Amino acid sequence: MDRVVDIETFSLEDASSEQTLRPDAWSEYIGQEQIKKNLSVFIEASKKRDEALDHVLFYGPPGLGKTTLALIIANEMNSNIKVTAAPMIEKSGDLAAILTNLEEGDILFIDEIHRLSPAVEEILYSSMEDYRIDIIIGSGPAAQTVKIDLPRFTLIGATTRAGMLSNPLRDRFGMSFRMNFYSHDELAEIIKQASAKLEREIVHEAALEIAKRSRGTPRIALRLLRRVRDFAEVADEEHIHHQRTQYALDELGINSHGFDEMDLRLLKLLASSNGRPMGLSTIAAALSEDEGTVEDVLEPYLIANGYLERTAKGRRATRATYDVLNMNNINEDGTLF
Ligand SMILES: Nc1ncnc2c1ncn2[C@@H]1O[C@H](COP(=O)(O)OP(=O)(O)OP(=O)(O)O)[C@@H](O)[C@H]1O
Ligand SMILES: [Mg+2]
Repeated sequence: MDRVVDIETFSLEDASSEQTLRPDAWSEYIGQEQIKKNLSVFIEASKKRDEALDHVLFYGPPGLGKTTLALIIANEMNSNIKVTAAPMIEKSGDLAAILTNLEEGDILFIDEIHRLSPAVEEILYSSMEDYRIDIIIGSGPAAQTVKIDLPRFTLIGATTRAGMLSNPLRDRFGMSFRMNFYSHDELAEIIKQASAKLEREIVHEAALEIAKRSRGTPRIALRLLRRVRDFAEVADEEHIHHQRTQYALDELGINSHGFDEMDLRLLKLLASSNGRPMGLSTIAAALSEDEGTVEDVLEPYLIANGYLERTAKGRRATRATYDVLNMNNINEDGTLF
């Protein structure tokens, strides 16, 4: 069985049930209040002017609702949306084909936009800025540049690795929004809404219990909900109760903080350094992960919750790190005794 709280893997089951559970209107999109507020103003304004919305970038850790937001925007704008991901756009010709098939006001959603090749990115610049692309036809002395005008479209980009975006690309987005982790209350709300859709209601305490173990992430919360629901179903319970939920989560071995294996390895590594800060490259090497993933995917949740501290000299464990690892043999300054 895959780890239920694993943040990066995204199973087929997730994909199909995310279709059914995905909110398609603002009213069902819980949390991220600031983003919602700003976006609805910009959407309203561009609808009034009858113009395409400016290009939008969403960045932040996986599973926080970036794709969902893109779909809601399309819905609100009454626009068609074409969904793709950077690894699927191999050559500049692939992107040109997508762009020339767009119609006025359409939305193009490119996921993992940090993974575009430089040649493809080049085409994207002029299309975002001037709604025009230059295509080279033929080769050698006979090669010709053809300029093609594009309809006014909106590009929505999403990335978990904002640090890997080139500056010219980042600058071409009129709006960019950083996604935040969700509070326990927000997650509980998302869980209750989803269980209503799954036609097996959950009591508030049970929803909160799942929320606490979901690493601030709706995707993890929904995944845990499905597992807990299985337990309730087998036990023939119409509603999902607190006790059944606790039992199910314990059976599944879900850490009470929602940490996954990688989080725990990182925390243990930091805790083992006797209070000395550790460099990003050392951490990445010890975990066999690349630095970007450690920095953009693993660390944000730990930092947001005070389990890891970033200093000029590197990353270090905090009092909370030792507490959560049940290590009590530390001094106030983080050194072990
Ligand atoms: N604010 C929210 N309210 C309700 N449900 C949400 C919210 N955000 C996300 N979800 C649910 O969580 C799931 C994951 O969201 P989504 O696929 O949009 O995340 P993502 O940020 O695009 O992830 P990735 O970086 O992996 O592409 C979806 O099924 C969606 O229904
Ligand atoms: Mg997504």
